[in-house]
Amino acid sequence: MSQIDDAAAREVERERVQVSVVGELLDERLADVREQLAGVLASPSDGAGGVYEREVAAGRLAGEVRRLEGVGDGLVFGRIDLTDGTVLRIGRLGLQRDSDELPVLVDWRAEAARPFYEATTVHPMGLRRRRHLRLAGRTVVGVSDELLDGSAPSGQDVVGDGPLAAALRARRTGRMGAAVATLQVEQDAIVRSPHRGVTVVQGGPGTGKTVVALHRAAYVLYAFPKAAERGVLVLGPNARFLDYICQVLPSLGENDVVLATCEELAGVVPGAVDGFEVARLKGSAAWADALASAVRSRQAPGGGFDIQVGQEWIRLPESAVVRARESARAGGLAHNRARRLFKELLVDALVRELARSGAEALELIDAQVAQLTGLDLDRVAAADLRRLGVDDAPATGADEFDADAVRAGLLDDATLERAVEELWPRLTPGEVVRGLLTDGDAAAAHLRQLTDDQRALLRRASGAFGAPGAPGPSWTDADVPLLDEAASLVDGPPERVYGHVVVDEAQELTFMQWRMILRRCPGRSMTLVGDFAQAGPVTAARDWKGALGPHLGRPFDLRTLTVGYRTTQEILATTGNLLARIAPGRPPIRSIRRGESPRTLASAPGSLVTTLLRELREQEIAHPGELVGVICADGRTEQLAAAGVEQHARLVPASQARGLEFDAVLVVDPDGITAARPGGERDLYVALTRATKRLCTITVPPDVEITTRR
Ligand SMILES: Nc1ncnc2c1ncn2[C@@H]1O[C@H](COP(=O)(O)OP(=O)(O)OP(=O)(O)O)[C@@H](O)[C@H]1O
Repeated sequence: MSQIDDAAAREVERERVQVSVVGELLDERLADVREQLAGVLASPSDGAGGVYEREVAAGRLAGEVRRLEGVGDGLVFGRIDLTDGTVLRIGRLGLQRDSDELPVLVDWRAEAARPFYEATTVHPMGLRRRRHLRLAGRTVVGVSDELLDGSAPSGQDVVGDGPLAAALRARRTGRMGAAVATLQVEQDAIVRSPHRGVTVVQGGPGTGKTVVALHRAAYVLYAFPKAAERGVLVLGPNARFLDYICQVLPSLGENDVVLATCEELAGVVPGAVDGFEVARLKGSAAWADALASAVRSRQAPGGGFDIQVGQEWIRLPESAVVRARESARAGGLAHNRARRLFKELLVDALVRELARSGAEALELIDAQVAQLTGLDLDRVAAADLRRLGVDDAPATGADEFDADAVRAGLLDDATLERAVEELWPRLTPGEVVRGLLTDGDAAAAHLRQLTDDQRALLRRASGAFGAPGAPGPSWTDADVPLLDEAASLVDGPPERVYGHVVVDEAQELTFMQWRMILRRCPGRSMTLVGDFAQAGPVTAARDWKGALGPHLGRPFDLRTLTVGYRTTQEILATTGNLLARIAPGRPPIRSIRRGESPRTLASAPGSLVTTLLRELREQEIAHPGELVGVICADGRTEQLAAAGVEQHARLVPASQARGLEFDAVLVVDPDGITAARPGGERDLYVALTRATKRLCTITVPPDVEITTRR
């Protein structure tokens, strides 16, 4: 063993001892919290209040158990040695003994851990040494040091290959792991940013936007208690992507972040997917106005109001109905809630009308009696009262009218309720959206910003939604934000809102999706990450200003990541021309990975499956255990699945490849991917940038002599 290996082994051994102390403390904490939880669950509770308190306490403790259990591997990953001799160990969570001054483990998000991420030889931030620890389970298996203060390495420093290189060498597992040990300076600056408004993170494929977004979510929970109280939401484009990232936050000790797609957020399970043209139209701003206008059109649209009260017919003039409607709307309540107010205002107007017409009728009777008998009934009644010793002015017929009782009676009156239902019906979000999709006149009246052709494209047969009341109307994915908008108009804003919202692949969102997300983030504290060069065909905006401008009304903090950690330099070089076409003027990113040159195979259409399967088998033999992705045009997935491709690789339709990552990728029929959807070159760019090691493209040239280049 060389001297260097000796020194490394000694240091690994030393760290093992220290890390086992940290592990023991974690186990103690875990045992302690589990015991507290068992105690709470076993304790008796008095009354509803007691049960509630017990449940809250048990929920909190169970969350703490999950948090402590979740960190598992890689609990400690760093150590900093300050020039004054202080040593701090950095980990996925913080641990401290009451008796000690310094923490046994510093949470990576704490201010004290900042130099671990930000110190450089130019700005050492008081550090002498930064040490990375590599753990297998809880056992330290490697250390690697960087000296930052210019001092020469001593026998206790193990200066070698950095941890980032090791992290990048690791095989892909199909699930993203935390990069907390190796966050790079430009990434850390965003994760730790004190900015509480909207931060947008852009950057080419593999620059760590998802990594930054997820670590930012964990940082917000730690550093911004107010936002944490309301919770953090991470929004991803589809279930496949959420599955890919679902382990990252639990491994950072955060189990309470909500991961969702737009469909999950709205609580709608779509039964179909719209074509991109229809989806784009349904995502457009025209719908915000149209839905609002459709709902308003159901609010006392016009005319007076006739109602039978007892034996009498009362007519409220149009002006009274309009006054009630405008007052009900002025409260800013959603339609179904404002309906109650409208009804009360209408009843008030009716009561006034009844009082007025009652008084008029009595005056008429008085006048007729006076004419026939010469008697003034009011005077006679007053004289009678004076004789009885009652001095006050006599009650008139109008004063005898008990307005409160009449009002209460009317509010409960079934006839009146039916009449109000005609004027201001209770609505469901589904019927509002369905109306605009199936009724041509309603579409023409409210979707005024669209052309006739566009409206025709959206038109659905009313039968598409099944019989009224039948289960599961066939909503599409693009209907979801419309239903959510309609729900906010008829029932009010969503009950569940969040203190901070993280959106990944944010370039994909339509105008209507932005609205549904912003409804859930009243504080406008958000981290949005994406890349417009990777935008799909439904995206109408071309940049962040275009996407966010109409919604935010305030500036946002725009950050750009420039270093690629996924795709090799060799693969990126082959996408240069494509990038220049889809994002002119965009500088290509610089990757820190090097690897093999990408290969291209050509196949006749009839032998594509055979070529693909042969290539997959060869790769399996040459690189066993690697994660391989086969990406093809959406329309081709069925054919490839039937051929058994999924026994060798993950089969991914190009439309769902955004954000994913594999060791090796086979892109099948790139021209087919380009032709499948508008902006298909962006889909192809996404497909070509998913591999960390090897890329092979299988082209299917039509009617040309097939040559195979290796
Ligand atoms: N600091 C880091 N340390 C270790 N690995 C990193 C780091 N930053 C990024 N990576 C790795 O690089 C790969 C790409 O990261 P990520 O998926 O976050 O990129 P992205 O910008 O979101 O890509 P895309 O635009 O394709 O969605 C992932 O495997 C991720 O773990």
